[in-house]
Amino acid sequence: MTRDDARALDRSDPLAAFRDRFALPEGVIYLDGNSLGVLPRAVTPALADTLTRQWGERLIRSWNEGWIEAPQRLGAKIAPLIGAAADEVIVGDTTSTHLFKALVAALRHDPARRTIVSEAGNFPTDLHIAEGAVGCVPGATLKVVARDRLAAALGDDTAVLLLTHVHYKTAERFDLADWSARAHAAGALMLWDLSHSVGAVPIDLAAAGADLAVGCTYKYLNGGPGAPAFLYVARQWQAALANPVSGWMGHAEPFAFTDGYRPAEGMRRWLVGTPSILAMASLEAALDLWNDIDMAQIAAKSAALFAILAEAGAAAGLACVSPADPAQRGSHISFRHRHAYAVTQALIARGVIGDFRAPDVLRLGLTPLYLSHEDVWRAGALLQEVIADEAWRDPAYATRNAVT
Ligand SMILES: Cc1ncc(COP(=O)(O)O)c(C=O)c1O
Ligand SMILES: Nc1c(O)cccc1C(=O)C[C@H](N)C(=O)O
Repeated sequence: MTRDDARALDRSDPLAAFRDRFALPEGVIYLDGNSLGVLPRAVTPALADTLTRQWGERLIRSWNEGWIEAPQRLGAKIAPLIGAAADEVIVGDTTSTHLFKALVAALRHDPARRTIVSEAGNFPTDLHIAEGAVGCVPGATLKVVARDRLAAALGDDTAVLLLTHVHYKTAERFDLADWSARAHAAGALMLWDLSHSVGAVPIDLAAAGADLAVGCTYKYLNGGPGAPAFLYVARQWQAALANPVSGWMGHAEPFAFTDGYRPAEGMRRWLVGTPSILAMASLEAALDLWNDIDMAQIAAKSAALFAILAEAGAAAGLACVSPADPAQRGSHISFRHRHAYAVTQALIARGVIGDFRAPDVLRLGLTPLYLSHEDVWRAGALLQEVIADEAWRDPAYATRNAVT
């Protein structure tokens, strides 16, 4: 692949026009949109309106002018991206909090089934929250096993199988329908963490028959740092499962101010407290961008961007740990290097922002909405340079930041 080849791909790119809808900083090739997505231009005026008019002028009246319905309204905007119905998704809290609610609900659902099964090396919060959830349910246990032992770990004690669709480090992707069917065959519920796949790969929860899902919105959905997360509960489970964090916003009549808790119908029962309206406003403007997007185009461009970096990595002699088959991966590419932290820092110093995942992974996010093929080609050329010149040996790249 030459720079001219990359430019030719850009000329025929059906998603090229979306780049202008993002405020990309000058002089940076941003390959970290799988951790924190770029600011969509539409967010700034939307947030300004929420601040100055809705909060500043309308004040408390704004709760009746769109704020109170924000969790359901935003849920309906995420629904098409995950193959859900509008009334199966709610937005608010964090992915970690939604995971806790869903896991405890699943553990309490059937007293004969008190085990959570999950994957060793899953994103840490999933396992930490699962630990916390079993601690809240007498007799509950957590079984964490390697990927190749997951099928065998399912049994008649399994309450729920918790998997992250796309692995945060390697980008390996589970087959949604296949693993949902395996969980069901064992009599368990299937809970997916879609944090690294929503907005990155096509998702159809309904076709997969998934029961529960959570996901974060500050990565490929560009909702902003700490943007509220989403929770999906398939319609058939909405009345049967109970939210263990029974806050007033999930009450059937929050403004009746009664002492006893009575859950709302549908997804509203999964709310806890007052949603962060400023964060909701940013996310809503970011979500509106997805109205006109064809996920098949996202998948095709992601595969093309991956191929460019895979070629550059191979030329640099790096071991790629992400699957070669696009259907079996998400939208990032990871390479193993003994000094991956220093390599990441050397790239950042050259304007290519990716990240390091301990102990030895250089991770580069491929976000088809705002990256050009030429950007990625250029990043690949710089990666080859940093490896060939051993630029990463500069002692300046050894100092570890708190966030890597
Ligand atoms: C798979 C996965 N789950 C959850 C999270 C984050 O959860 P939270 O937004 O609660 O920090 C991340 C990334 O931060 C993630 O990669
Ligand atoms: N949520 C993050 C944060 O608050 C600080 C730094 C990074 C993050 C991330 O999102 C990490 C990300 N989930 C990952 O896959 O590594």
